[in-house]
Amino acid sequence: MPLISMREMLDHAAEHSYGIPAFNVNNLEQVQAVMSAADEVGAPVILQASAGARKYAGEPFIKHLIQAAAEMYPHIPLVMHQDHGTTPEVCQGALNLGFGSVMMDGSLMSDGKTPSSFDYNVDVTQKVVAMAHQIGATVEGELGCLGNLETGDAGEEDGIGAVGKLDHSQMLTDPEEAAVFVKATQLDALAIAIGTSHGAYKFSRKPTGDILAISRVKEIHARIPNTHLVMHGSSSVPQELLAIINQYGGKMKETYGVPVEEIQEAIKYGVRKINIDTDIRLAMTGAVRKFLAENPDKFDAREWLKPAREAAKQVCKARYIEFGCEGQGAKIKGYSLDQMAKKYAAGDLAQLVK
Ligand SMILES: O=C(CO)COP(=O)(O)O
Ligand SMILES: O=C[C@H](O)COP(=O)(O)O
Ligand SMILES: [Zn+2]
Ligand SMILES: [Zn+2]
Repeated sequence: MPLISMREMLDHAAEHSYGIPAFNVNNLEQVQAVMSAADEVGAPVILQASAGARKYAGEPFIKHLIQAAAEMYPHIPLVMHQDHGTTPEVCQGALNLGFGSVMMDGSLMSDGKTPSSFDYNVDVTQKVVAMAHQIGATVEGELGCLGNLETGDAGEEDGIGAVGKLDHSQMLTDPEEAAVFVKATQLDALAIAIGTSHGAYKFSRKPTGDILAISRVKEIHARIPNTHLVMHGSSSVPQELLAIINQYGGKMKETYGVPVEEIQEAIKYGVRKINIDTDIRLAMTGAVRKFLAENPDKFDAREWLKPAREAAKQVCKARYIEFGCEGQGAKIKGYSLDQMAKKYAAGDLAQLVK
């Protein structure tokens, strides 16, 4: 199957009440890990490339690694998504490269750091929707800034995110604003702020409703029932992965991620795309540390990349199963982007706002 539209994939997930993990990839081993996990459980796949990934690997490498995945696993529906585009120009560049889905992160200005106004966000998102839907590609937008509700710290890890302190109203997506935003932009998927943040240091304790507002998901979904909700910063930061890293010389501080059971709850209320990067980083780092500590004489990179790839695969497989993706891949038709463009033009994919 050629690369497909994310809208089609998320529509399928909504129809059958499951969620799809979107994994960030930067290199060959991460792409292989996600694909082999999906193959084992029959899951559909979203591979996403951040600005950092495109800088690290180079755009042609990212593009061809994902296209190679489609060639090697022709039976798996696969979406190539651009994560956190900072301007319409960046999104246009990704569409030109063949990405079937782009995120226009208009919750921040083009520096990727300064919180933007609502009107700015509507304007840039509308521009991207116009250019993407014309060619059948999907658009994810974002309303609200990711940040830590415990401290008010904006999420600045991983090179993208606001800097400094934010107030709670900036860090929690407002359901009324979400309705106005969706009506005005007609985007396909909306990333919401509910207390999650990028990276390993999300919460100082296992999160409860005051610092991880899953109840917001329900309120937002009630207003925009067919807009697919996206959770960023949704790594679970498993304690056992932190323990492996620290056992073999690492120095990770105490930290907690987004519990899988909270994500499962959110999936019941319209979350369809769950972004995961950090858990793969933790799994690979622990496996490499362990292998090299136990095999100090080894120097062939393939030997330590293999356990790293295997550890990443186990994380991906677990999330596919936990989010309900098992066996769903084969049921997705896989429309061409041209077919999707016709559906947008005919108004078949318009958003419902209550
Ligand atoms: O949201 C993400 C990428 O857009 C990744 O989140 P994590 O850092 O929690 O894995
Ligand atoms: O958007 C956040 C992802 O975790 C990507 O991070 P990155 O920019 O370091 O690749
Ligand atoms: Zn953002
Ligand atoms: Zn993100």
